[in-house]
Amino acid sequence: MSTQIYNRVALIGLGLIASSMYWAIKRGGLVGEVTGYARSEATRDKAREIGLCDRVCVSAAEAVEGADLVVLCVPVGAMGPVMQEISGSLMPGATVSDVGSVKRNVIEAVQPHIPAGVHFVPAHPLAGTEHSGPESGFAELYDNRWCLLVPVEGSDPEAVANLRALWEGMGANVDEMDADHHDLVLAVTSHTPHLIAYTMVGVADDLRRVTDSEVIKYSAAGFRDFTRIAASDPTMWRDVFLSNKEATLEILGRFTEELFALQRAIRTGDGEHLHDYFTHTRAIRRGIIEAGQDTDAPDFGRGQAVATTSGQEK
Ligand SMILES: NC(=O)C1=CN([C@@H]2O[C@H](COP(=O)(O)OP(=O)(O)OC[C@H]3O[C@@H](n4cnc5c(N)ncnc54)[C@H](O)[C@@H]3O)[C@@H](O)[C@H]2O)C=CC1
Ligand SMILES: O=C(O)C(=O)Cc1ccc(O)cc1
Repeated sequence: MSTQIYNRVALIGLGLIASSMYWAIKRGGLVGEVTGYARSEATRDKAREIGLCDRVCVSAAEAVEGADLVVLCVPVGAMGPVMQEISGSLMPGATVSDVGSVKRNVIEAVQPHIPAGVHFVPAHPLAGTEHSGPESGFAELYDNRWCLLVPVEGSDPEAVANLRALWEGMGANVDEMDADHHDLVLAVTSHTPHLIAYTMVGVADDLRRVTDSEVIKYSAAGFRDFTRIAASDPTMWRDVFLSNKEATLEILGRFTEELFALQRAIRTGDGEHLHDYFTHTRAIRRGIIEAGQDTDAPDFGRGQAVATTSGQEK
């Protein structure tokens, strides 16, 4: 039998992440009532049509009224303004959380608007797809994926424990991490790989030639996966890079250094360098598998590593 963790949860922004939360919450019977708010009328209408949320509200203020948990599910650049909009309508003792892909910047934008007596526990589910919008969600998205909680200084332990229980109830494995470390880890494992995928697809002369041509028909899994990743929501990813600027630039700097070294090895015919490098990276992948860390999620739900070009692992 499932246990109800909150009486009322408000989801602000009804896209992939919020809709998946709703279906997972319903599956687990984890919450009494889930209210939802989306800024566009078309999204609210679509949500009502597909039965997304127990009550779809016409304002964020109405959605958060009486909610013990409010989850901000908007692009990271919109978190601060949305928080400002709802701050006067929050119930005393309520918890505000978010699902943003970047943490330090979101904390800086949101925390100043958290009223006294309201808790703030930032979070980030490491699960997603390239799809967006209210119809893209599904109950299983978080099953066996990680959700990182990033408590701020002085976060109330009970508020953290309740949020942990909710994410676990939705199927996720929960861990806690400091915001700066989170942003660096995600720059390596998610943000920079996305930028590389965007670039690889952009390198092709023009998108129509890529998608229409035999490039796709004969392409290996790696390139097909690049095109899938590069189809991810432009607003979301613009905001991710602008918000995680420092960590992404740090990783990109290292990436380009390594790339130049490989480029030089190719130009000078330095096969030993190439072979040593690829042997090292293969050992890393094998180490991950042997350590049992490839729970189908080291690449956060992609199923195939971004760097896999053969589509097979021998
Ligand atoms: N898509 C993914 O794979 C993952 C996304 N995230 C994070 O979750 C958050 C939501 O992402 P998705 O659900 O994928 O996006 P989505 O594009 O599917 O949904 C975002 C929703 O926010 C609304 N919205 C946009 N700007 C707004 C504003 N200024 N005010 C009010 N509402 C606004 C949109 O209309 C839409 O309903 C983002 O912060 C993203 O970084 C976290 C993990 C995975
Ligand atoms: O990063 C990936 O590889 C994904 O496919 C899904 C994803 C996207 C954004 C996140 O913040 C977390 C997970």
